[in-house]
Amino acid sequence: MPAPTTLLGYIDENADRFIKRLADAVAIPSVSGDRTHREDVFKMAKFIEDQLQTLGVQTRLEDLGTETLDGHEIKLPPAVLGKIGEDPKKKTILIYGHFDVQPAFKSDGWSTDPFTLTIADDGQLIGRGSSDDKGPILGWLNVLEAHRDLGIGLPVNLRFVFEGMEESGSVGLDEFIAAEHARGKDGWFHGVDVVCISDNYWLNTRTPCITYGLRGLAYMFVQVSGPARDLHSGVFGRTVHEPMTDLVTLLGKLVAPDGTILIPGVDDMIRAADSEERELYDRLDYSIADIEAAVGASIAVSDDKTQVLMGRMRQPSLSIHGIEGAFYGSGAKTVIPAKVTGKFSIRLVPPQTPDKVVPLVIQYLEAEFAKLNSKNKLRVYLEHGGKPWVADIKHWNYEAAIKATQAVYNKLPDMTREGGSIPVTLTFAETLGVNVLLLPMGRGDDGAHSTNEKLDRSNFIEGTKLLGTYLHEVAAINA
Ligand SMILES: NCC(=O)N[C@@H](Cc1c[nH]cn1)C(=O)O
Ligand SMILES: [Zn+2]
Ligand SMILES: [Zn+2]
Repeated sequence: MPAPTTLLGYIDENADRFIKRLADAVAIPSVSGDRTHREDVFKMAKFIEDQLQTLGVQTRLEDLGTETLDGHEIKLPPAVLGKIGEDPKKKTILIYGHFDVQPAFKSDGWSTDPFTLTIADDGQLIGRGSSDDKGPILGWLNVLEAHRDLGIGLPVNLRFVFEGMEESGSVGLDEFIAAEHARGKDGWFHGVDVVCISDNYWLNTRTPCITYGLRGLAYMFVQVSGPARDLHSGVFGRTVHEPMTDLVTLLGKLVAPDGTILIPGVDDMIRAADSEERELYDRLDYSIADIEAAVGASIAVSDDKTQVLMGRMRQPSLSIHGIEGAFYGSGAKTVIPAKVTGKFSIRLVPPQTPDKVVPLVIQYLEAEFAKLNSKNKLRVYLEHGGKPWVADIKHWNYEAAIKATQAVYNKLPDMTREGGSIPVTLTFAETLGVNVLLLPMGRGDDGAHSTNEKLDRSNFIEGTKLLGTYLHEVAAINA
């Protein structure tokens, strides 16, 4: 049963207002990884809760406790829970999204203020969180509003979990889900049939996709410390072991320029793809030109599209993100930093888990450090992690999403595994024991986590139709 045409018409007619609401959301700099923005993450939680209440959703702000960030104990942002519909004859869908965002500064290279939604002539809605993940969350609000204003009953019962710590390891959420689940029929998740998450992107700029896998993550810190304080390099250069020298040597041993992970045992955990599996990646609507357009340069590690896709979807990757404590400003400071922390992460695929991979990394870095004969101190540890997830696509949840995509975009979706990580996905699948799918709104070139993040107007509006249509397709399936 396709969504009522009035619903789709309403979404078109109210597009400008929906975009205004997105602008209001983007204006709240809810950066979870920055202590100075913690109040903004709370403000964003309240923004979402207020909107849900206006739309007739019963809500609850769930206190998730505290965390220690930069040596300070601070409150975690609450999870925003929502509930609408209790009809036992209808299916119940749990919707997940996150309202925190990655950091963004104009000085990173943004063309516009990251927290002012800028509407470009070509329809791009530019601003931090537009695509990841405020646009999709607001898509759900748009769907609720359209049903309410048109007097169309929701075809399913809905439960919402919107969190404010996804970009910083989802601290506190797994424990909350487990505790709620343990409360049985009194718990928030009682009766949930399936989960739908809209927090990823199409592979390209043309073909919608449905995602059935995510990579896991081991986000690691490698810290080298020596002198009691920063030193003058003219006075102490070549007289002491320098932490930065040790650290860059170690970082240089993690990954080869072609992406091969140099830590023994990590790449080897993954069996090679057979021809049948390669075929899955071969079939996807993707080309090297898509990567080049998305990254803005011709730097793909291979000319073979299938190999590049497998590198993103079914192989682990190791990326070096930065060095805390290093001199990075303008000018030429002749300092020997006293303590430096290298930050890198490994994206994991089945059968890898942080528990299996982290000991290999620690053992390797300690052995490599020993070879340096340095008198500095080394500390290697996991900052946060999450397991990979792959779902069964032979489920009515996927059937509904495929039908909805065909109805809205008149195209069969690409079935993808995503290179990114949303650790709570596996928690939902394992703890609640239900099918989970990812139904993305944005395009592959949205620049999530990057400068000039955007969501195309058409993706916001057609994406809203897709979410609404999906609910009706779920309801129509006899399962
Ligand atoms: N849209 C999902 C996403 O961007 N997830 C993050 C999760 C994360 C984990 N640690 C820091 N961020 C990702 O990087 O994949
Ligand atoms: Zn996200
Ligand atoms: Zn993200």
